[in-house]
Amino acid sequence: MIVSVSGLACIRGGRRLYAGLEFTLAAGESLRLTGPNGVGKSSLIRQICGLLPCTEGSISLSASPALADERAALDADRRLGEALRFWARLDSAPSDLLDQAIERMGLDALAELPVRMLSTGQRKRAALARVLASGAALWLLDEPGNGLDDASLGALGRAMDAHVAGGGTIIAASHFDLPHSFTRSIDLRYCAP
Ligand SMILES: Nc1ncnc2c1ncn2[C@@H]1O[C@H](COP(=O)(O)OP(=O)(O)OP(=O)(O)O)[C@@H](O)[C@H]1O
Repeated sequence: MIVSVSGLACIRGGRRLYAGLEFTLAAGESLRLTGPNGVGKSSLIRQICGLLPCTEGSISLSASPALADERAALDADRRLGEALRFWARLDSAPSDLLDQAIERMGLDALAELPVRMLSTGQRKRAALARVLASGAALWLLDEPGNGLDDASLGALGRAMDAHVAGGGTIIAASHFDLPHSFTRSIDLRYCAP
């Protein structure tokens, strides 16, 4: 099992968002999180990667996660290629993975541009390339399609398909359909306490 969530609750700002959440994900599975604004999709993703505490219930991971959320998490002053290489080195990922990620996300022509000059969609593609290049088995994607044009959405879908086909695992929160056939789906509306 790559992810195992048991009896999980989340309290934010004194409000209980969800409780008694239970699911497991194996290698090669992908889970879509849905539900209205504020239901707790981002909070759950942040709990899974350890950025928010679990005060009730438990999460156990048997693979390292890589996160792409609304922050690019790339040094704004570095050129894009360098900023991505910085993370790939930290992740000890093979360099061909980074080249492949840059190509997959259509970023070759932007590699020399400082990160601060990227457009919204380009920044999102860069954050996704960081995850693709990490070599992490578990991808945590918070609204990965936001800001992407049709071609980039297609590229994202193909990258997700390939990750799952290769035994990777994905948890993605998305308000709209992504071009990937998720194996599982949870609507957090129905997990409210
Ligand atoms: N730092 C915080 N302190 C207190 N409450 C917070 C904090 N961050 C988020 N919240 C609240 O937690 C709730 C869940 O937020 P979260 O971002 O997880 O929802 P979401 O389902 O991802 O929403 P969206 O669809 O808008 O992205 C919201 O009501 C939000 O106001």
